[in-house]
Amino acid sequence: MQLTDSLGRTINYLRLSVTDRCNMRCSYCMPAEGVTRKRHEDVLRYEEQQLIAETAVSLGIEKIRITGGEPLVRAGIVEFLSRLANIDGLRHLAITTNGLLLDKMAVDLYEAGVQRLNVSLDSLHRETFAAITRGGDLDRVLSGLDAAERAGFPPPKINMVVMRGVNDGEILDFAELTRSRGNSVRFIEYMPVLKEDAWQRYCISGEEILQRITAHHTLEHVCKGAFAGPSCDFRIQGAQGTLGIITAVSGHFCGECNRIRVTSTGQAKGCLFSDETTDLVPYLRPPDPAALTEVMKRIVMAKPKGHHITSNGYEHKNFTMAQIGG
Ligand SMILES: Nc1nc2c(ncn2[C@@H]2O[C@H](COP(=O)(O)OP(=O)(O)OP(=O)(O)O)[C@@H](O)[C@H]2O)c(=O)[nH]1
Ligand SMILES: C[S@@+](CC[C@H](N)C(=O)[O-])C[C@H]1O[C@@H](n2cnc3c(N)ncnc32)[C@H](O)[C@@H]1O
Ligand code: SF4
Ligand code: SF4
Repeated sequence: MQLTDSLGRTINYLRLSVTDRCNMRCSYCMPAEGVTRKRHEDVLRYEEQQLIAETAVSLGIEKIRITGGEPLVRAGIVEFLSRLANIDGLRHLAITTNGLLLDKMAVDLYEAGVQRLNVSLDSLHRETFAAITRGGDLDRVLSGLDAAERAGFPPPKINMVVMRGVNDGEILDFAELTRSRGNSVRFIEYMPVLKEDAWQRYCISGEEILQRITAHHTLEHVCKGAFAGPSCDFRIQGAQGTLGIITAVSGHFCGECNRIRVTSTGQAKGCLFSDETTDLVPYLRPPDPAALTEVMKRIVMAKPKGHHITSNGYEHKNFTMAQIGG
């Protein structure tokens, strides 16, 4: 079955957030004090999230990305993932993680049936990494990347949020990782989420990032697969990994958007930046699969055309990416 929205876009990808808690405090994602903790009873139980996943797959979703907060901090995550991996019709199960717990968990995740990992990593310098993440340990993330490959995963994709004056001096070092380590690296435009003054000062457009790389390397364009995300991909000749640019702010990938989102408290969103949410809890407590199916179809049909962020004068609600899952 093919799931299509009112604009004819194929919707085949669900981003399911399992927690808004995190063992890091990245400055671009959440305030220093963290996010207000959701009450335990407000966070969906795994059985409820599994019903959402099964319903989505029955409607035509073929890829699920588990996100958070940090998905690997939630107790019982490995067993949950192995149940998801067994859903008939689900072709891709992936996780986006900060990598801190991968050295301990990579083997279990692989055995549970997770196919791919995306790992956030914004600096290769210990001090800069600790400053951006407010205390994160770079060495643990790097050993997590190694552990993932030892466990059998393909080299994880690395996500770098590029911020002017913070880590933009490392763009070429990250590009080099596609040759030296063989990982694919995606450079992400900084998105304004927290209500902070002059957020534009951090923004570097995908175009500028690309120019800085092409000043040193000849890049070849790489074709996207059917379940590709918003990244536009290139390769330095001979490199095993690709280079991707995620123009989350300046770009126009909304026309090809293929996804919906559900937060850890069961709020479904047709668009990352939309203020519209649909509460799925009434269809889960008690579970009503038929009504859940109908409401999820409606969310897809009501999916907005795109976001309205521009670097000038965009007014946004104060939200943290950790609450939505990126
Ligand atoms: N604007 C926008 N940004 C997105 C969207 N999906 C993911 N991102 C951002 O892209 C970056 C990378 O996200 P990931 O969790 O690795 O997901 P992905 O890029 O879809 O991953 P793949 O499935 O491997 O292509 C993060 O900063 C996300 O917040 C989207 O639909 N819209
Ligand atoms: C919210 S995190 C959740 C998963 C996991 N904790 C991690 O960091 O990978 C998902 C993605 O959102 C990205 N992200 C968070 N805040 C962002 C922002 N302000 N601009 C761009 N990307 C952001 C992160 O870099 C990460 O790749
Ligand atoms: S980006 Fe990920 S690791 Fe960093 S604070 Fe947000 S949820 Fe946590
Ligand atoms: S901003 Fe909204 S419409 Fe655009 S790609 Fe992201 S989720 Fe899709």
